[in-house]
Amino acid sequence: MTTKFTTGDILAQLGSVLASLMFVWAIIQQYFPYNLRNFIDKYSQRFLTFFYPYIQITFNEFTGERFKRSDAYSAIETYLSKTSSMQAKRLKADVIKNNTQPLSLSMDDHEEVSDVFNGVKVYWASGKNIMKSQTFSFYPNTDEKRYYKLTFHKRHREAILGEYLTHVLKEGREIKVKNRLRKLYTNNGAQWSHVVFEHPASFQTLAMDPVKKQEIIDDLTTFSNGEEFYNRIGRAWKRGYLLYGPPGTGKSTMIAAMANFLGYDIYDLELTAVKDNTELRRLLIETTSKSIIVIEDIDCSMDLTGQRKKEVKEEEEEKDNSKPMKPPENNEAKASKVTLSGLLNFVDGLWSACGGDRLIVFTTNHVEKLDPALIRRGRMDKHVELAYCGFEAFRVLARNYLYLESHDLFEEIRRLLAEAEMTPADVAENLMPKTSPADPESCLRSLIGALEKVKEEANLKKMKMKMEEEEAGRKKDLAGVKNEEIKVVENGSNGSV
Ligand SMILES: Nc1ncnc2c1ncn2[C@@H]1O[C@H](COP(=O)(O)OP(=O)(O)OP(=O)(O)O)[C@@H](O)[C@H]1O
Ligand SMILES: [Mg+2]
Repeated sequence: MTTKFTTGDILAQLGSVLASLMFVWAIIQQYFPYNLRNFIDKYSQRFLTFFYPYIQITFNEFTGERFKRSDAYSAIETYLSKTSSMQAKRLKADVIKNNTQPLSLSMDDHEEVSDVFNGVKVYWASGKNIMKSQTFSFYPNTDEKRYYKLTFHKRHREAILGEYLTHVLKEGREIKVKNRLRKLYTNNGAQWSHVVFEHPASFQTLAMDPVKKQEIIDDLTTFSNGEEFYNRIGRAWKRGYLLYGPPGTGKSTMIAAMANFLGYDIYDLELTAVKDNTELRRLLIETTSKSIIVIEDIDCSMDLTGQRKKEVKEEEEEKDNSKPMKPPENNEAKASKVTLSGLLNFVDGLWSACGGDRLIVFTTNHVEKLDPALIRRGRMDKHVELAYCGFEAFRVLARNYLYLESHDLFEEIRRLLAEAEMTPADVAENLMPKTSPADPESCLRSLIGALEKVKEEANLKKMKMKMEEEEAGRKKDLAGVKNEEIKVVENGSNGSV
């Protein structure tokens, strides 16, 4: 008797065999997934490395602490972004609100790119492990663990593990600092709060003498690249800037330009809101490296001229028992203020103990009012005067505001700027186009008018002062004559008695 199998029967048999195999596989997966995988992994890896001349290094996104992203992973991600945007076919994009670059690109999962370093070719692949959650849920909660895998030939082991990886991490971190959203911190008492720092100022748009400007740019560049130098000479990696000059000469604008140039955050320290020296110290310790700590109008923030003398005086007063005691609240209010010595400690005491590069910038309209101890070199290393607008500074503003490199009226403006004192803020206001499209000539004429007015007012002021001096001199002479007369009369009357 022959049994006839129809196609349906065969398919049914195959189906049941397949179903049984799947069932067995499911059981294996359910009960022995880890051991089995481990076993296969272990022996296949041993087998492979025997013939395979390449070395692989994995950099996981998360290491150790569960929610802490690995610094190396993100540095590699940033380092590879340029190569990825040119080589990878699938990219991931993220928006970064940055002036120079609107998007951050990185290669998508399971992409591979190559990189060449000193003639050695290496391969970077991105991947992810998916760990299924053990708990049952209608919304499967998968845990994705991303990584980068670096592959290179074993004969380059030394160069890649040393020089190349140092280069990748360093460059990645540097690009990250440049691209990151920078922050502007302000203190409310002893607490820093921050907003995104988005000031468009740059050294290019800053109107000042070009030689002075270049000097500052060079100084900042040397400072920011000077980690090794500062270590070698045994100095803390800090630099103090004192910016002084009349209101509207660009001190605050320069700080913004410095932050943009270096890619640093800004800590705008409001000294009057700080209760005492301890609070000041706490605020300082909380600042991060690659930042500029700013104290604006330092002369208005505290009594920096007489603070020391006053303290001495107070001590003397306390010793003098004959004098009545001050009311306690008054003493308390005085004690709860930052003192000059507290600020000096802030600048060079604890300040030096904080790692990383930091700039500290003081601004003032009255440099002569500051205690020399506060601004001596070593504390405030660089003193920068921001002065009234000169011709070179005007040219920067004319270029920025009116796209003008030269004009027939420039010579007249040059002459007037030498005679009249006008701040860059006022010059800029006059150059601001009032019509659309801009009419450069009318802006320049408006500036000339304003400069002539300033010059006239200054002349009038000078004349008035001169007249007042003359009047005062005359009065003095008259008073002298009268005194003489009185003496004569007195002598006369004495004689007559
Ligand atoms: N040197 C400059 N270059 C370009 N713009 C300037 C310059 N100086 C001033 N300005 C313009 O004038 C405005 C005021 O300048 P800024 O706030 O920097 O002056 P400041 O010196 O900090 O004044 P203050 O002493 O009152 O704080 C700025 O918004 C800027 O547009
Ligand atoms: Mg200012």
